[in-house]
Amino acid sequence: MPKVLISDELSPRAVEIFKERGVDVDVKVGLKPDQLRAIIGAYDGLAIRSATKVTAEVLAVAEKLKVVGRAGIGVDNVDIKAATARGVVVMNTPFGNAITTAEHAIALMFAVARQVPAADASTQAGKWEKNRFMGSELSFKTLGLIGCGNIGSIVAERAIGLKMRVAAYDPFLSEERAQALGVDKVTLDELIARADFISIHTPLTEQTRNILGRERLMKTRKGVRIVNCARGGLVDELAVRDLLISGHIAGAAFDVFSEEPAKQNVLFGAPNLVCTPHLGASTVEAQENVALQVAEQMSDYLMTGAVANSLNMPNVSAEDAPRLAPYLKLAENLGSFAGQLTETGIKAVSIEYEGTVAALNVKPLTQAVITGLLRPQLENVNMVNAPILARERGVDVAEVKHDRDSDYQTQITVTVTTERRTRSVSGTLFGGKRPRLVYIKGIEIEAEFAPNMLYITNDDKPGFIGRLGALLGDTGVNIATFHLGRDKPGGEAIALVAVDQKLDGALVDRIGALDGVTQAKALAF
Ligand SMILES: NC(=O)C1=CN([C@@H]2O[C@H](COP(=O)(O)OP(=O)(O)OC[C@H]3O[C@@H](n4cnc5c(N)ncnc54)[C@H](O)[C@@H]3O)[C@@H](O)[C@H]2O)C=CC1
Ligand SMILES: O=C(O)C(=O)COP(=O)(O)O
Repeated sequence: MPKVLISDELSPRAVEIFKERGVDVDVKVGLKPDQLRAIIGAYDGLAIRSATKVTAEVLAVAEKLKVVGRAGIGVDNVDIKAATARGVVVMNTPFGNAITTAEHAIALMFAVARQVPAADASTQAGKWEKNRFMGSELSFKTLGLIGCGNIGSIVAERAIGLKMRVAAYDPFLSEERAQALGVDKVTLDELIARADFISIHTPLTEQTRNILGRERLMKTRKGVRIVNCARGGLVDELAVRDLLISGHIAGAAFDVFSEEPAKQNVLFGAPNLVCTPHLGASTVEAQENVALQVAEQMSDYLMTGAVANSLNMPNVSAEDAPRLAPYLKLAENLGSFAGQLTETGIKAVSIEYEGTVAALNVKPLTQAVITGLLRPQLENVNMVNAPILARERGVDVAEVKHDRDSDYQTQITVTVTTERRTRSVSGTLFGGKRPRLVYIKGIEIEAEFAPNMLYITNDDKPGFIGRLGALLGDTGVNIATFHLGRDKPGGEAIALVAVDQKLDGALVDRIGALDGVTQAKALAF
């Protein structure tokens, strides 16, 4: 039974779902990094929010880990590169807390516009400072949104409902989408020049880090109010403090900080500052949503191989997962066959899908082919990191779906181009389940993949089979199956021999030296 660790505060629904789906679960919240490292080796899955840091050091000792599930959106606390390198699928729940977070941004906007927290503290202290708290209306003010994805667009809709004008800077926002939302698509400079309120909703990336830096903040309109409900590090906290003190910025609200938990921060104590402790996603509704969703997604992956909302793997639906399983084996074996025969640098690989398989989601199959192809050359290749490794090595990967009948009801062909040659190999599934090789270099051959195989190309001349059989017999190698194919009588022939034991290099060399043999290679599957 797979076992999952929940290491951050999650709704108890998550535990129920894991158990209902047959996944064992431990809840250990508040672990220090070394405590997490000490126990992570026992788990197949790790369910987190933003507190647990899934670093390369944690992943390095996570021997069994297959999936990290983020009950929420931001995954900047997960080293996705390191997870990918280790074949760990990282998934999040991209929608479950979006409304809640957008509502928090709107709440913070009102809070800074009317200084609600300071007015509350003063009133409850018995001061009745009616003249001290002069606010600003939101109606007809311009809200500048930096980032207009899931949360940004919900903020936009709500703000338009409040009669605000909305200008959005988001390089990936299409003009059509902007129009549909009723927002002006603007440049960042335009936004800075126009906005009365700025709310930021981008992930923290190398491009967005410090996107509201001191220089830009100084170019904002005097009296601007700023809300950061996305990530610490997007806004220069020290500059905001200085500009709040100088009065250039009229108010700022921060839910997220450059260092969390933010027990101390340069912003604290600045005038007209409103802070919350990363509460954007903290509503009963959102926490139910994300806990339920992450537990379902992780259980599905661990129990069936279905992948949803992954940041480093193509999605595989629960319906597709069982249908893809035998094809994954076939795809990896075909890739492996080609990879084991390849002795020089791979320049390109083309993967063609024909018949029944062409109607499936073939992305994971392509990844399985590349995994098999690269494994003979690379130690740590897996379904998750294979495409990246191929790209890093300059291997051009083409995926082709043919809308035509093939010789077999379903067929995958892998064609590998190396510095020296182009070689193709095709396979099918017998009975919808059992992988079979059907063509090698266009030569028809029907063979199963066996743990130990001998691949031989030779001239099609009488006497060869006898010589090979005698040599194998003399050296005590038992033949399990023997398959032959040739392009034409007297032309190029192929023999694929399954044997009962691992073949040693010296014997393979002797086979290679037999009269008429052009290549002999031991293969393992
Ligand atoms: N305070 C909290 O508790 C919560 C915070 N968040 C944060 O909110 C962020 C936004 O979440 P979603 O809207 O769901 O993400 P999303 O991925 O749907 O939207 C992000 C948007 O930012 C845009 N973007 C990317 N690079 C940009 C750049 N250089 N300049 C301008 N725009 C850029 C993208 O095109 C995308 O439209 C998350 O990444 C997360 O960090 C999310 C949930 C809760
Ligand atoms: O979903 C997100 O990105 C959040 O920032 C929410 O964080 P949390 O789960 O409340 O620690």
